[in-house]
Amino acid sequence: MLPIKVGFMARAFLFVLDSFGIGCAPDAARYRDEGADTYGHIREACVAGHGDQAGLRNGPLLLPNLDALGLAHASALSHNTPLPPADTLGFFGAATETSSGKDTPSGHWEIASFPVAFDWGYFPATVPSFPPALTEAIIAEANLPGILGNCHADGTGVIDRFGEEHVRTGKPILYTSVDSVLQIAAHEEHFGLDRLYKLCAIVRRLVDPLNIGRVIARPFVGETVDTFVRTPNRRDFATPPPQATLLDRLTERGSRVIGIGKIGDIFAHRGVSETRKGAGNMAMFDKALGAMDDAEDGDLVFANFVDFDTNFGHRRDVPGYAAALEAFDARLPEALDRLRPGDMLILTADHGCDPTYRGTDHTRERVPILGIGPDFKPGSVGVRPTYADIGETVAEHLGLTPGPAGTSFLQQIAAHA
Ligand SMILES: O=P(O)(O)O[C@H]1O[C@H](CO)[C@@H](O)[C@H]1O
Ligand SMILES: [Mn+2]
Ligand SMILES: [Mn+2]
Repeated sequence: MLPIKVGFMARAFLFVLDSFGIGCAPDAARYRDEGADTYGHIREACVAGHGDQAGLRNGPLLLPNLDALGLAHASALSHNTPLPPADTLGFFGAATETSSGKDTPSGHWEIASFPVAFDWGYFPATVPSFPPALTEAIIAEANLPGILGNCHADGTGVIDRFGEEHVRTGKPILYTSVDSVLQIAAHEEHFGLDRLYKLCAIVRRLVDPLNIGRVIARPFVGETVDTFVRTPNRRDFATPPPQATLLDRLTERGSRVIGIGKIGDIFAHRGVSETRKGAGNMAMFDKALGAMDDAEDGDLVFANFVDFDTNFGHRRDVPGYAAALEAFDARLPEALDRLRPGDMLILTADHGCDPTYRGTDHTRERVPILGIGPDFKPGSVGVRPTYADIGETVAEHLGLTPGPAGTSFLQQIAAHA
């Protein structure tokens, strides 16, 4: 469709700090995540000295720019404790997830105004985890000598365990988690990256009837258990959202949605006009800044910063998570400097992954809403009952009519109100 000229001056920038929850999901117990609080526990751990790591960082968590926007305020809202006395530069809130599932697609789709009401398919924590008919179909259709893993696992541990056997036998490593995922680890050179992507596409089709959210390619390199390391060539093969999201609504009217990092993958490339990727949060930040420069009236830049989750949350690495937050915080002024009249920047998250919590899985949590723009006034937008309120606020700001889920808080932050 040809771009149409929209009759207003507005742009929106949505940055998702993947897994940066702020605790207190009212349904945390249903997910066996009582007490999980990614931000709160990292902050406490750093005060207690557990965030220290030689050569990386030391001392209390220092996030001056996120705090100026209202991070500590958002956390207090989530916990229903008194707000810090300092004024904030931005508008802030805490959003509650209503979707079924605490995985990345559920969180992002809900942010984009489509909460997931159906139940995803999951694989049981048994060995084997995958139904034999599925395993047999994968082996036959992809012409494999067999598979390794076939269990719940954490992604680096499973490569340590099966990586050498994989290289020796050519059998890919298939594993899952509490999320609706089937992940495939394979060596980029010995197995081949393209071959891994093709295998994932076959498996994607085979797990569609089981309602599995994502098949994820997890390529790695290295020759021995001591040197195996995953590469940035991860690729997610998601099922498409069954209904229109904010992204579809924008692209259908001719606006551009620029997806940074894995946003395109998460929405099965629907409603995403263009994808820009970088290896790691900082490279992704550069891409997000470039997209802010390129965006025009009516456009959305939707960025995902995955390192928080993949490299630190799942790895239960407090110093690493804290250092990644501090590095992100240090770059925020570059994004703030780019804001022009008519712009809205919102930072949020898609779920928690508390690095102090048991296990290695995501944690059900509320997420922060931290927003700013020259036309918006600072202050609380409260505890929101669904992440979809974020998408609907962006929708109203960009001139769309309301969608079926979520309530815009635009009038609460409009400077003239
Ligand atoms: O342990 P790794 O491979 O990072 O896997 C994690 O990544 C998946 C997608 O976020 C989650 O479901 C979890 O299993
Ligand atoms: Mn995520
Ligand atoms: Mn994850």
